[in-house]
Amino acid sequence: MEKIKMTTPIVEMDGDEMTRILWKMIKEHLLKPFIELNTEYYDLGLEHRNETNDQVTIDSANATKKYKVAVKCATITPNAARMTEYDLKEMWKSPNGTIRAILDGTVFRAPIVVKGIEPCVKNWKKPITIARHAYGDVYKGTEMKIPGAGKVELVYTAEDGHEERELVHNFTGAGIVQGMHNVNDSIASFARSCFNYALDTKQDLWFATKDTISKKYDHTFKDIFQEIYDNEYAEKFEKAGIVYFYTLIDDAVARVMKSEGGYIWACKNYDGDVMSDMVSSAFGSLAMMTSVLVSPEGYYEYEAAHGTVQRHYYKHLKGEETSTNSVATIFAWTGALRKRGELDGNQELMAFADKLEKATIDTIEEGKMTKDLALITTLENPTVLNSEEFILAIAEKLA
Ligand SMILES: NC(=O)C1=CN([C@@H]2O[C@H](COP(=O)(O)OP(=O)(O)OC[C@H]3O[C@@H](n4cnc5c(N)ncnc54)[C@H](OP(=O)(O)O)[C@@H]3O)[C@@H](O)[C@H]2O)C=CC1
Ligand SMILES: O=C(O)CCC(=O)C(=O)O
Ligand SMILES: [Mn+2]
Repeated sequence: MEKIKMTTPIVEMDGDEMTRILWKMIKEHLLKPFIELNTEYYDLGLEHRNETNDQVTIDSANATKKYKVAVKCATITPNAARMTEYDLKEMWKSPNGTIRAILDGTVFRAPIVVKGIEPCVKNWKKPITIARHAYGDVYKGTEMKIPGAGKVELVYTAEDGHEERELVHNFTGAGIVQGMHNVNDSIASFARSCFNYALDTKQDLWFATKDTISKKYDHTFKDIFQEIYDNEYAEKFEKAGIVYFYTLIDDAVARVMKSEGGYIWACKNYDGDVMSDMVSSAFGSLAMMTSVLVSPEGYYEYEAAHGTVQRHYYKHLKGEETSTNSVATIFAWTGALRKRGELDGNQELMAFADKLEKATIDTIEEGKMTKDLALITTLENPTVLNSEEFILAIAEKLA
């Protein structure tokens, strides 16, 4: 069989721990036998980030601007424990935060639905897509530990030197403080990508913040969404028979649990981070969710929504067998290959992406799956496969 050729590279961002192991297996068994894989490789593994003073992360994001399509493996965001574990020069920032800040845009996360894996929220009949703002807030925050009594203020210095001040807190003892920001242009592009995605997929759009408490910060999100909706989308939504609906975040959470799904839930950055894990695990597993960053300039970065599965990796290091689910990482590759095919007019590559997704879903629906799914499947007598066996079972269907 002749291998599929690629004219333009995909930016390949390798990562850490168990997902790095899966990454290699996916390339070896599911991609390279069928495609002359053309990637520009960036090693975002923590050791290499440390060696390059994190320059490799910035380089990979800039390469995504050049080639437009990237696929990213999950990466460790270091905390104090990782500083010792990896003997790091610095507690490097989240690569995701860095890349998303450079590319801007919205992260769309949707559950991968298969027969035999039912949502544990019994009224959820259709997928819920999370649209997560990818820029700013706590992910681009500045923090301080306040050692003792003193005053903390927010100071804005305009270009003409004029100053505005707001008291944050008069500390009487030690404490903590955080400053975060967003920019209207990014919020507006977040809003437009959500409205466009709702029209493309003919689904209602929900958006929620805490504007009653955060009267300037969150209220600005609400106002920008509303203004853009009224001026640019209201008529189109009416014609398409879909609805834009704003409510408070706590009300949204309650309604989501009672809903039957089938809509897009636009979330601020942090809400989207945590709610996408809730939605994916309630639909079956953290590893059954796709994730793509879509930037206003037309850059696409595909990834899994979950992390590096550290616990499984430590077992793997001890020589124990793991049963780590590679579906989201496989779908990150298929998403990137399909988009590459679409941009390059490469039908074969697009068809391969479809075929690999189908092979993955068929494998599970035939009862062959990793442990996370086997524990919850409604299929009788599932075969529990280890990390590699599952990938090999998919490969058999591609041959
Ligand atoms: N996009 C990214 O790059 C992200 C990176 N991270 C990083 O990942 C590291 C680990 O984070 P952690 O909080 O453990 O989150 P993970 O998402 O990596 O894992 C949490 C738990 O979820 C289950 N799980 C997740 N993915 C899978 C899978 N593919 N197959 C089977 N089970 C799965 C496992 O449960 P069980 O152990 O019960 O089997 C696992 O222990 C951290 O260093 C963090 O910084 C975190 C989130 C996103
Ligand atoms: O970058 C990180 O540390 C976390 C990212 C994350 O949790 C996510 O993308 O959902
Ligand atoms: Mn997350």
